[in-house]
Amino acid sequence: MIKRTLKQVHEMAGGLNDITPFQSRVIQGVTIDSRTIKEGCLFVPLKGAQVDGHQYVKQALADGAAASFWQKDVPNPPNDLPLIIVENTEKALQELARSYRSELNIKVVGITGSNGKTTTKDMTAALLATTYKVHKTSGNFNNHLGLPLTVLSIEENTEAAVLEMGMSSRGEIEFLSNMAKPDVAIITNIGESHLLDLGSREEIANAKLEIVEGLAEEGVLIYHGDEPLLRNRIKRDFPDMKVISFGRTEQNDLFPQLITQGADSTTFTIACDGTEAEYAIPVLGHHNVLNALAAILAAKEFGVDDSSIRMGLSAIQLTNMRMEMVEGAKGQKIINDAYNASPTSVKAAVELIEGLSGFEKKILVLGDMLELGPQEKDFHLKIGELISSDRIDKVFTYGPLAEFIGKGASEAFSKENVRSFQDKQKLIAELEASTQVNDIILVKASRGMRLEEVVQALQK
Ligand SMILES: CC(=O)N[C@H]1[C@@H](OP(=O)(O)OP(=O)(O)OC[C@H]2O[C@@H](n3ccc(=O)[nH]c3=O)[C@H](O)[C@@H]2O)O[C@H](CO)[C@@H](O)[C@@H]1O[C@H](C)C(=O)N[C@@H](C)C(=O)N[C@H](CCC(=O)N[C@@H](CCC[C@@H](N)C(=O)O)C(=O)O)C(=O)O
Ligand SMILES: Nc1ncnc2c1ncn2[C@@H]1O[C@H](COP(=O)(O)OP(=O)(O)OP(=O)(O)O)[C@@H](O)[C@H]1O
Ligand SMILES: C[C@@H](N)C(=O)N[C@H](C)C(=O)O
Repeated sequence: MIKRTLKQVHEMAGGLNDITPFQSRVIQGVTIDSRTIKEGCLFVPLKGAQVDGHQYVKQALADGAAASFWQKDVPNPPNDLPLIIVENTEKALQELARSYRSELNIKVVGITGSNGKTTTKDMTAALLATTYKVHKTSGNFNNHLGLPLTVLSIEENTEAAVLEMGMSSRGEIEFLSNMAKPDVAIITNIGESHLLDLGSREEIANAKLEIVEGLAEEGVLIYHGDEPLLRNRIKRDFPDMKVISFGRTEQNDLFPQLITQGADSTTFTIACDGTEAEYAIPVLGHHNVLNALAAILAAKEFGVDDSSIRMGLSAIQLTNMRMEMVEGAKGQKIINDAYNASPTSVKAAVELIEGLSGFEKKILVLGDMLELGPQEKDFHLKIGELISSDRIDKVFTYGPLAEFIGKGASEAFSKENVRSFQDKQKLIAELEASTQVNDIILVKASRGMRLEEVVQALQK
C-alpha cells in the first residue's frame, strides 16, 4: 500500500493549504471509511448519499489516522490537525491513485466486459501468482472509488496487478483505464448489462472498448472474438493494435476444442504447438472456460510457462456467489450464482445445469434481471422460452420481471412445475418443502434482488 510523506501526498493530490508543520509525517494506506481506520493511514472523507464523511475526520485522526483530506467547500476545518485541503476529496483520491500508479514499476492487466470481469480477474491473478508477486482487485471494487482504492493498496514490491474496471455509462472505462494504465487489457464479452443506460449492445461495446484509451504503447488487447461488435470495431478503428482473440469458434486465436463438464470441475482441450493440451478448472460452466482462455492469454503475455498455467488453473478460487456450489440443510446441491444476472449470464447458467446429470430433480430459481431498459419483459420471456422441460424439472421465479420467465416457460412446462413468487419467504418455504437430498438448485438474479438470502435460508 501507498507509503508517502504528507508533503508528497500534498503534491500528488493537489493540496491547497500550507502543511509545513506536518509535511514530514508519513501516511501508510488509505481509507474512505472512518470505521476501518488503521494506524497511520490517510482518511478521505466523501460526501455520500446518507452522510458527509467530513463529520468523522476528527474521530478518524483520534483513532490513529495520520492525516485526512478536507474538501475546500466544507466549512470549519478543524485547526492544528494534519489536514490536506483539496478542491474535491473524491477527485483528490483519484489523483493520488493515478500518481501512485505512475510511480509503481509493475505490469498491469485491466479487465472489463459485461460478464465475467471478477471471475476472469480471479483466474488471471491465480495464473500470474505462480510466477509473480500479484495484487488483484478485492471483491468487486471496480468503479471510480473502488479502482483508486485498489491501486492505493498495491504494495511497492508488487510485480503485477490485475485490476477490474466496471461501468454503467460512457466515459467511465476510459477514466479508469487512464488511471490504471494497463499493459494488457481484457474485454470478456458484450452482454446486455447496463442497456438501460447505454441503449444498445453497440453502445455497450463502444463503452468497453474505451479500455484501449489507457492501454500502454506496446499494450495488448485480449477480446472475445465471437462478438462481431468487438471484432468489426477493432478491425476498423484499431488496425495497428496488437490484439488476441478468444472464443468458442475457430476464428479465434485461442478456442476450446473439447469441453467436458464435470459435477465440480470443467476440463477443456486447446490446440497448442501442433498438439492438443488438456486443462482443468475447479469451476463450472462453459462460460468459465472462456474466462480461463482470456486468463491464459494474459498469463502467456507475461511469460508464464505452460506447467505454471496448468497449476494456476487447478488452484483457482472464485469470488463468492459466482457458480458457488454449496449444500442445503437436506444435503441438496445448490449453485449460488446470485451475485448478478443478465440474459447472457442466465443463459450460461441454465446451459450449465441443463448439461448436468445424476440428480433427482434439477430446479431453477431465477429472479429479476435489472437495468435492461425498455425490452426488459421480452428479455425475461425469452429466457423462459429457452428453458428445456426435458432437462429442467421445476422453474421458480422471484420478482415482477422474473414472472415473465415463468410465462415464457409455461409453454413447455406443466402448470405445477412453474411457480412465480413475489414474496421471498413463501419462495423459501416452497423450496424447503419440495426439494430433497438428490436435487440440484440453481439460484440466480441481479444483485438488487439479493437472492443469496434464499440460499442462506436453505442452508439452515
Ligand atoms: C461513497 C461511498 O463510500 N459509498 C459507499 C457508501 O454508500 P453511501 O453513499 O450511502 O455512503 P454514506 O452516505 O453512508 O457515507 C458517506 C461516506 O462517509 C463514510 N462514512 C460513513 C459512516 C461512518 O461512520 N464513517 C464514514 O467514514 C462512508 O464510508 C462514505 O465514504 O456505503 C455503502 C454501504 O457500505 C457502499 O456500498 C458505498 O460504496 C459505493 C457503492 C462504492 O462505489 N464503493 C466502491 C468502493 C466500490 O467499488 N464498490 C463495489 C461495487 C462497485 C459497483 O457497483 N460496480 C458496478 C459497475 C460500476 C458502476 C459505476 N457507475 C458506479 O456508480 O458504481 C458493477 O456492476 O460492478 C462493491 O462494493 O463491491
Ligand atoms: N463469460 C461469461 N459469460 C456469461 N456469463 C458469465 C461469464 N463469466 C461469468 N458469468 C456469469 O456472470 C455473473 C457475474 O460474474 P462475474 O462477477 O465474474 O462478472 P462481473 O462482470 O464482474 O459482474 P458485475 O458486472 O455484475 O460485477 C455470474 O453469474 C457468472 O456466472
Ligand atoms: C451496481 C450495478 N452495476 C449493478 O450491478 N446493477 C445490477 C443490475 C443490480 O444492481 O442488480
